[in-house]
Amino acid sequence: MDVDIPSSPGKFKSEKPHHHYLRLLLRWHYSSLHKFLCWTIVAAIVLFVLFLASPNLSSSSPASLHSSSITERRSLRTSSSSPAWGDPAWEKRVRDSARIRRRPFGISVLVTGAAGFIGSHATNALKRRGDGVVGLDNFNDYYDPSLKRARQALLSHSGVFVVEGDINDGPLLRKLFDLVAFTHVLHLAAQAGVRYAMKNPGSYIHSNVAGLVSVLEAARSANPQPAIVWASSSSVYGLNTEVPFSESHRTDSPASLYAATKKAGEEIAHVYNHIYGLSITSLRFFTVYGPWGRPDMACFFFTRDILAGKTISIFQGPDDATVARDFTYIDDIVQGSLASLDTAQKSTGSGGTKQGPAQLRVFNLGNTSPVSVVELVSILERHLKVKAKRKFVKMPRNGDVLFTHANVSLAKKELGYHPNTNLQTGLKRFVKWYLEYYAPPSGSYLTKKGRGGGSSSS
Ligand SMILES: O=C(O)[C@H]1O[C@H](OP(=O)(O)OP(=O)(O)OC[C@H]2O[C@@H](n3ccc(=O)[nH]c3=O)[C@H](O)[C@@H]2O)[C@H](O)[C@@H](O)[C@@H]1O
Repeated sequence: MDVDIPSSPGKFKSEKPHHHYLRLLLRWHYSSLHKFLCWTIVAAIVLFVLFLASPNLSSSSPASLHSSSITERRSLRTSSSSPAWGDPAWEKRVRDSARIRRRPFGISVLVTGAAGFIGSHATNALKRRGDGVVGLDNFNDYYDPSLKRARQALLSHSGVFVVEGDINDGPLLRKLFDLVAFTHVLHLAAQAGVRYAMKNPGSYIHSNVAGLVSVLEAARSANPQPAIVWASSSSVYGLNTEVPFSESHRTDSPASLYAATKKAGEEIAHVYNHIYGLSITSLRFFTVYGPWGRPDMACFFFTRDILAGKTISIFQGPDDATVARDFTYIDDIVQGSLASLDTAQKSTGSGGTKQGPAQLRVFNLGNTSPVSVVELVSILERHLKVKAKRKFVKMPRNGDVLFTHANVSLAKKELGYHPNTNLQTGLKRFVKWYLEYYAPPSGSYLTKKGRGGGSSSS
């Protein structure tokens, strides 16, 4: 319709009645157009404000687009109960968790693998003595993740935030170091287990080699650089026959890929200490057991299978030789790990450049009294009050070694490390936890009680 828009409404007053409908039409048309324009402007302003407020869209540089897509991916992976990383609420939780309450000597620690067995105990101990502590864990399904979630729930109850993320995620690590000037990193995240390396070799390279490098890269670039304490393993002694194993013994004949990746880790630690001045302590843990232990370890699955009436396989060496381990109780390991943090000197690097020589240490953390697997089973039988169905089998060629035995005199001298829990006592506590956590609803111990069941002994 071709209609002139009046210059003023008064022009229509003198017009004839048959033009009435035309006037109404024009008036309606005029007011709708006006409303339409107003709403368009309002909508445009709202969209513009939302655009400016969005952190991921505020810049169109490739870097910001990259971080935007990483944030989106992280949001998808993060459980709905915790905010996505990068959110102000997430940042606040990280800062709150890192707050030191023990002045003036408190430290602030990033614990990787915090929802793991050793990680959860160490994290809890740090928090309880007033240190700042932030956890990091990817909650993978190497073993039942609900056990990791239960440990996380306990830590959360004590005020520790466990960030859900991977040690190979460089931007996430940088973000954590941007938010908190961590004085220490307790790096316990790893692909554990000796025998599983034959099934999934790639996961050992991913976590124990690439993951370690990722953590060390973030640490050397951080300002200030933290001191690093990390989990190596007794398995680095491999086919060594000198006993007890001492830090000065050769470790160049590993028997499993797991051991080889831990040995590689110790060499990588040397490089980062040498080039960047990172203070690094490698702890060789000896078959750690206790409450909240790992389901892939003998003490755990022997207990489960004995209760279920299943036959357990006890490995034997050539000529029926006894297989033995220097089983070490979790509380002793936690004491040694915290003493390592407390005695670690500062890194000397700054902005990624070494300023002087830095501390580099290796310690055995064991129990110093090996016990045969046969005896382990006998102790479990006594605590469980159930007779095990045993089967002796020739040790498969799976990466296991015949025995381990720690000499801990160096850790005693430098860390004041004193393991004081024997296997009898330690297994009693483990069994108590196991029975509380895995309640027997109808005679079976195989049904889990639920998240957060049981209690931590650390
Ligand atoms: O000290 C270490 O460095 C290592 O200790 C444990 O490895 P492992 O000593 O093999 O511990 P368990 O899986 O608990 O095995 C304990 C003993 O039981 C034996 N075993 C295991 C399984 C089985 O079916 N039968 C059996 O007799 C093993 O040969 C071993 O002597 C951990 O799983 C590793 O992650 C850790 O690094």
